[in-house]
Amino acid sequence: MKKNAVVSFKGIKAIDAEITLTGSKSESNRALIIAALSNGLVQVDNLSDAADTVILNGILKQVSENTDADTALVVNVGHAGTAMRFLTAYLSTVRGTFHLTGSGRMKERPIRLLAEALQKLGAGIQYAGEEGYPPLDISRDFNQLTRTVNIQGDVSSQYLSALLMIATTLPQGLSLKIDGELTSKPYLDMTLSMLEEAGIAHQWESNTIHIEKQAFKDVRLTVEPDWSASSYWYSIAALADQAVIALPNLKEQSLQGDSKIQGIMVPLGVRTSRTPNGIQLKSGTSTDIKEVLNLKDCPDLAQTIIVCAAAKGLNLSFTGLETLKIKETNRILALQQELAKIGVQLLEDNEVYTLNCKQLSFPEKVTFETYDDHRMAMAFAPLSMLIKEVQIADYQVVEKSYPDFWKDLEKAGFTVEEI
Ligand SMILES: O=C(O)C1=C[C@@H](OP(=O)(O)O)[C@@H](O)[C@H](O)C1
Ligand SMILES: C=C(OP(=O)(O)O)C(=O)O
Repeated sequence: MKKNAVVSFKGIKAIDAEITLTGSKSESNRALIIAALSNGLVQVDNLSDAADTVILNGILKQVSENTDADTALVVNVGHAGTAMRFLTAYLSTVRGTFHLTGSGRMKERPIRLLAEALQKLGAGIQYAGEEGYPPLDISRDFNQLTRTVNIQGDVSSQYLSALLMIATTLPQGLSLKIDGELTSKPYLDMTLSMLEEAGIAHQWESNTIHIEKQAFKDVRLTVEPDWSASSYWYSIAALADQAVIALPNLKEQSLQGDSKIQGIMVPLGVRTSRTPNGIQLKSGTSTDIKEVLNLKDCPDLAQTIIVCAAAKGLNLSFTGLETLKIKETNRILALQQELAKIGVQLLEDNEVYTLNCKQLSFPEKVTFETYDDHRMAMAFAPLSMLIKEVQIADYQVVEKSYPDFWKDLEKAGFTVEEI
């Protein structure tokens, strides 16, 4: 049952809190696939509590315990994009027959580029529903037909990560040629770094990444806290009159591209400093931003930054938002609809998106819809510092990446009441 929550912040807008964030879901989901491919040689510490990680972990256990290779094992990833993409590649190479499915929205999120690349390599993948989209039927025969495949780089980096993780288990290895622009590149770098930590070397020459057949190392991978989750605390600090927020264990230099939030939030008034055991955010004064912010490398920060800037009345412009339309929801449309409730427009002109905050006004009471998208809930919740009564629809959506989000808000002085 979907339930709403009323979120409010009473008293002066001063925050002094220490928040321990869960592990990165991106690092966790790579670590799980790498551990499964290594047959137990690679082990993982500090796995995320994110539902997307719990789901993937459960499916991998189910697959490893499956002894009936002829009956299709039905696996359902729900809303987890990384699980869908990584499993499409992983299940193609393991023994067994699978029906890989997901939520209603997952069936609208394209998978053709990955499925075609795997088919060219020799995987037995077929569409079980609409062409180009999940669900997929994956059969057990994988006879490698070629070592080299091309893939378009501007739709989702997850396709490339999925292929690169299985590369070393393929008899001929893999040469992955990236066509056109590459979106979300830090996620690809994260995949290659984690593979390297697990003993798998690569060569990146011009637009091609080569991985040979190699053995995994006996190693423990430690997942860092989630930088995407930290972004909501940056937004809270930016909207507070005074804030000191400690985030233990976060490293300034991270595998996660979303650590870019540190620099992006400086003009919005948030300073980051290193502490003996992590980082600390402090609110200060905002400065002018004249340049257009390109978020191609960190699409998961887009909602946080756009909503925070809108609430501060900053008419900022953004590029690199194209992939937002194929995520948990069409995030552009969702932002436009919800920002309209505070009088702000997000206008598009030739792939440049600009906030128009001329009519910004905070009503006494507003309900923000979340469209099955955890990041809509978490990006809009900080507005409860500026609006007397904020309702977040279907507030449990946060479970996808940050299940303790509401508990953590309460720790910082917010009240969260299910209605
Ligand atoms: O590889 C990953 O862990 C992710 C890559 C990004 O997706 P795209 O590559 O589709 O932009 C990001 O939005 C997603 O939340 C996680
Ligand atoms: C886009 C996201 O996740 P995924 O693509 O893995 O579903 C996200 O967490 O914002």
